[in-house]
Amino acid sequence: MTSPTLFTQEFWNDPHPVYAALRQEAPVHPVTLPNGMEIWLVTRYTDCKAALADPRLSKRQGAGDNARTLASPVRSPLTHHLLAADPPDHTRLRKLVSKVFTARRVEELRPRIGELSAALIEPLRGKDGADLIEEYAVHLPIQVICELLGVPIEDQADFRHWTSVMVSASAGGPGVPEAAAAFVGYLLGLIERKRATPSGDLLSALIATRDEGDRLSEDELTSMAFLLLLAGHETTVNLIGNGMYTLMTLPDAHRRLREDPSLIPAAVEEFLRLESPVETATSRTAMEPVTYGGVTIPAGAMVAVSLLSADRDAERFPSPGEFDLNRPDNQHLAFGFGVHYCLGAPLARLEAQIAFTDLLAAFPNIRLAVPPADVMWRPGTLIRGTVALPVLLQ
Ligand code: HEM
Repeated sequence: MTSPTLFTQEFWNDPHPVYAALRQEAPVHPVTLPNGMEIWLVTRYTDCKAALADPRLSKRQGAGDNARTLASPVRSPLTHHLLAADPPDHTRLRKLVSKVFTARRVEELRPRIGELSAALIEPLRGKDGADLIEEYAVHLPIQVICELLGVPIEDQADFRHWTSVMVSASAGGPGVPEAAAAFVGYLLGLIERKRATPSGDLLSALIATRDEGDRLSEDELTSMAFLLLLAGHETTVNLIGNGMYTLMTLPDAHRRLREDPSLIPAAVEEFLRLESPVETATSRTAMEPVTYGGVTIPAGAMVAVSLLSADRDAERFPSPGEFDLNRPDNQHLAFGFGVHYCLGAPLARLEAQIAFTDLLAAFPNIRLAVPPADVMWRPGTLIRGTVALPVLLQ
């Protein structure tokens, strides 16, 4: 490990100074993750962008960061997805779902997302305080992705538990094989039920694609459902949470957005850049030696790209720690880059824009109920988000 300050609770609470030191020290660092995995961490914007688009870095071998801990009956149905595939398999899989997530198709969901957001805000109106994560931010993305996929919302307690165990695996958390096995059993049951009674949702459409030809295998079907359900809700919750946290520490920006909601889309891009909900992109494997910034990563090594670090690189973003609504050319890497660029980016942006608009309109005085430094952040290298976000609403 390069620095003793990595991967402690202090680091999770404020990783930015550590990343700044790492960027300064060297472009790439070999580190040991809390789960024991050895990985080369890329920290500077230019190198991160190059690595994300580098065809010499394969996704196939990594097959998801949890894969190595799973037995094969569980591994196979969870790891044949977009983030564990290289072209041409990746291209084929992505084509099957890309139409549903275009900006135009997603825009059609605006009224429904607005209804869901309004229904979540209603019970908060009379309250003095709330945990914004548990009482709002978690629910909007989860309800949207459940409706899109055709997953019963009543089952959310189960799959939220399984996914949260699985995404905190990088912090060395326990229970991954059990959670993965339960998730696979759930998905197989759901697919069986939908096969018997299809409806107009995405999962039914994917099942039909699977059954009509050879464009999708059974493992690819369950893996796709798994990835969409996981990526659809573990990320956007933290864009809403991290964004509200940032805003509540910046009274001037808070006021400007309240007075002029047309600034919200630009604010969402700054929230994405400043506190990227995906801290580190999913791991890749070097298929041959690769050199970034003069440092050579050997063939066979695992590579992690720190999106959070890249987006605070002063070489790319002047005054990188500052929230700037007029930042020109805000090409942050929060949604990744290259062929694996986030499929759900238009949906995440729309959900976040609706969430910030509605929350600021309903609660103009919303503020943190604790000092900012007392807010605890989740451990783990994949997801950056607060454990809870206690706020005063009135
Ligand atoms: C603020 C919210 C979100 C953020 C920050 C985010 C971030 C990312 C990032 C960084 C990647 C690339 C990972 C890599 O290259 O290793 C990615 C890929 C992906 N995201 Fe998102 N995501 C968000 C929301 C969503 C939503 C709502 C969906 C739901 C449909 C989604 C579905 C996906 C999928 C399927 C991929 C894999 C794409 C591929 O490999 O071709 N994401 N996301």
